[in-house]
Parts: sequence; C-alpha cells; structure tokens
Amino acid sequence: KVNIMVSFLLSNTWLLDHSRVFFSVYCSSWLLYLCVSQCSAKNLKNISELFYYAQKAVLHPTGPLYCPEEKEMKPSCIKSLTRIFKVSDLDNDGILNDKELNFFQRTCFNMPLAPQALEDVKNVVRKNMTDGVEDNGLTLKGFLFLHTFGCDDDLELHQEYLFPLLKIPADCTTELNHNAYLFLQSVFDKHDKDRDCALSPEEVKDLFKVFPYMPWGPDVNNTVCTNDQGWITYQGYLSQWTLTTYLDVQRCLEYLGYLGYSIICEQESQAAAITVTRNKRIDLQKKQTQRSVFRCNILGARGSGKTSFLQAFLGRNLLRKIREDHKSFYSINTTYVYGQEKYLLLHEVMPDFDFLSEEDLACDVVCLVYDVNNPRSFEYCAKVYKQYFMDSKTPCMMIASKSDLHEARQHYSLTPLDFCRKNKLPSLFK
Ligand SMILES: Nc1nc2c(ncn2[C@@H]2O[C@H](COP(=O)(O)OP(=O)(O)OP(=O)(O)O)[C@@H](O)[C@H]2O)c(=O)[nH]1
Repeated sequence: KVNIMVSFLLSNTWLLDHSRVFFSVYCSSWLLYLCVSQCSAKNLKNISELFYYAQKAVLHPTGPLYCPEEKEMKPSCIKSLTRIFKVSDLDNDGILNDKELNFFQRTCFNMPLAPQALEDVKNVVRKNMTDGVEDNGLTLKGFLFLHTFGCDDDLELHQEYLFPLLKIPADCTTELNHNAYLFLQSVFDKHDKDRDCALSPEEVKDLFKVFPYMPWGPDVNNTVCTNDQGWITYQGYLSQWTLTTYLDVQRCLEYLGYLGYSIICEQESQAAAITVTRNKRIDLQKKQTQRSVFRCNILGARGSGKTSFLQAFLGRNLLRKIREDHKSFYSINTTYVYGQEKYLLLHEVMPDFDFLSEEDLACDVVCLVYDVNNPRSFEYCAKVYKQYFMDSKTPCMMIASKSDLHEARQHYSLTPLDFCRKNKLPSLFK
C-alpha cells in the first residue's frame, strides 16, 4: 500500500521528513530487522529488491555471524575466520600478502582479484584501522574486518567437508599418497620457525591452532622419533600422520580438513590424499605389494620387555623412563626394505590371553617376546602361538628379550629353540 502512503506524504513535505525520522527510530529499537524497504505491488516499486533481500535473509543469515546489540562479530565467527586466516597464511608470518590474499579470494569466490582491486581492499582496511595492514599485507585484524568461508550456520565445518566418503574394502589398508606427504611437509616447514627440523611444544601448539581441539597427547612423543629435547622430529611428525592414516583414516580426513588440505591443494576433498591399498590376499598371492606401511603386533607375558622393544625401535634405551599416563601402545618408524623406505608400525598387545581381539591378531607379522631371565615367560608365547597363529598365514617370529641377563631354564615341555624348530619358525632372535 505504499503508493497511497507516498502520494499522501508527497502532499505534506513536513510529514515526509518526520516519517523518515519515525522509520529510523522504529527500526533501531527493533534489532532483528535486516533491512527496511518500501514497496508497492500496484506500482511494482522495489518488488525484485524485496525478493532479493528476503532470499538473502534466508540463505545467508547474519545471525550466526554478527551480534547487532554489540555491533560486533560473534566469538564463534571470529574463531572460524582466525582459522581461515591461519590456513591461508601459507608462510605463517601473520600477514596475508598479495599472493595469499589472492589464493583466498580464488578459493572462496572463484576468481582472483586484479592488482588494483587488491590495493582497494587494503585501502578500505587502512582507512578504517591503523593496524589492519602491515608490510603491504592484511593482518588478522584487517582480515577480520573484512569477512567469511566454508562454514554452515553454526560456523562449524560441514560434516561432509570433514568426512568425505571413502570406501575401504576388507583386507585393504589406508596410506597417505605422495601429494599428501608434500602438503604435510609444507605444513611442517610453515611451523618449524627455528628450522631445527623438530617441533617445539609452542610450534606444535601453533600448528594445531586451526583445530577445534588438540589432536596429539603426550603419548605421541613416545610413539614416534623425537630429538634430544624430546620434541617431535620431521620424521616423527610424518610417522605420526602415517599412523593416524593407517589406524583411523576418518580422523586423518578430519585433521586434513582442519588444515585446509583440499583447499590449499585444490582437490575435491581430503579423500584425494589417501591411497587405499590392494587387498592383502591378492598381494600375498602375487607375492608383490605396493604398500608402504606394515604392521607388526608384539605379544608377550607381562614384563617380558614389549614396551622396551617398541622404544628401542625409536632408538631409545632403558634409561629413558616413561610416565604411565604417557605410555603408548604403538611405535612407528621408517625402515629400508630392498633399498625402499617403508614404515613399520609396532603394536604392543595387552597380555590378557583371554581377551585377544581381532585387532590384536590382525597384522602383517607377529613378534612373540619372552624374557630369557623369567622361567615362566616362554609358556605364554607357546600358548598364544598354538591357539591363534599355528594355523594362520601370519608370519611369526620368537624374540628372546633381556639377553644381557642370565638365561633361565623355561618351564615348558620344549626349549624355545626346539619349539621354533618343531613349528618351522625362524630361528630365535635375541
Ligand atoms: N636387563 C634388561 N632389562 C630389560 C630389558 N628390556 C626390558 N627390561 C626391563 O624389564 C622390565 C619390563 O619391561 P617392559 O618393557 O615394561 O615390559 P612389558 O612387556 O612392556 O611389560 P607390561 O607392559 O607390564 O606387560 C622393565 O623394568 C625394563 O627396564 C633388557 O633388554 N634388559
């Protein structure tokens, strides 16, 4: 009905002025409004604009982003934008230079900005704040002043984005491919600020700032190689990623999502980072494999030396004590097979004989560890072998640990050596 109102107002200029005042007072006391527009169905005044604003209000609500009472962005919005800023800041210097800003622009809006447009954007920020532009690039403050990326209305990353569909058939394993390792290498370089090829606790914290939670606990330092200070080395860092990909590929996809893998590497999804290996049975038939990660489960009676064995694989001796709550049941490191680098993952299985799960038994090779100094320890290995592995195709080897100590006679009908001979196991490893 605005056509009636307009003609009425036009005949009374005083009222016209005051109606504007009334409108603005009315609107500012009602905070949910997004915009105010006059329209008329009779005169077709502002009809398309009305539909445009209505659609915009539904599809791109500002509610999750902006608090109109405080006239500032909501904390969740700031957190998301900070994450985006850190992912886009490829050299991690705290400033988005023209290249990084253009990358962000291309990723979000599918087109780069012309050099002049880049300058204009920075000038807008310069005009509005003093510390929004530094070294001719956007600071986080300047970036926050500007905008938003890949979030739903709750400002959480989409589940479809974090967990893209990836089918893993039975008897197949998951590994990172070459491009994913290159990406992870660049993430490492970005955060290894002092270039010592290891991540200090601060550097680890900085690396995971784009995550909603800290994904690595203190056990990781006992899972992979560290330097003299106990900091995770480059090798250790890649090993930990390899382990996560092998044991829990969904987690790996999620983590890569937080790091912005698919965006930075311009891939359809994080699934592009994963190689699903050929069925293990086919590998065994053909006696060939393309795999680069192999799993070895370590079984043995309590106190037989399993943890020490896992730690020795990371180059550590018994002097290094591990806090019980920092203990890891995995260790992973690289090893060479016919001149090719492979990852070997060792998994310590809990010695409760009656509770061996399928996961405890499924692996590429089994190590049965007994303590030469403990006369009761071989019996456990013999029992486990006979019950679970005698008829399986999984290769087994017997390890005599603590060979620096006196060798006690084992309480078992056969000596360990005779047991190996009888069952055609490789000769004892000491
Ligand atoms: N002398 C000697 N002691 C060892 C050796 N390996 C392990 N030990 C000691 O044996 C004890 C048990 O070793 P762990 O590695 O904890 O054995 P474990 O099988 O993991 O023990 P649980 O986790 O309790 O089943 C520790 O006190 C180690 O220091 C070795 O090669 N020589």
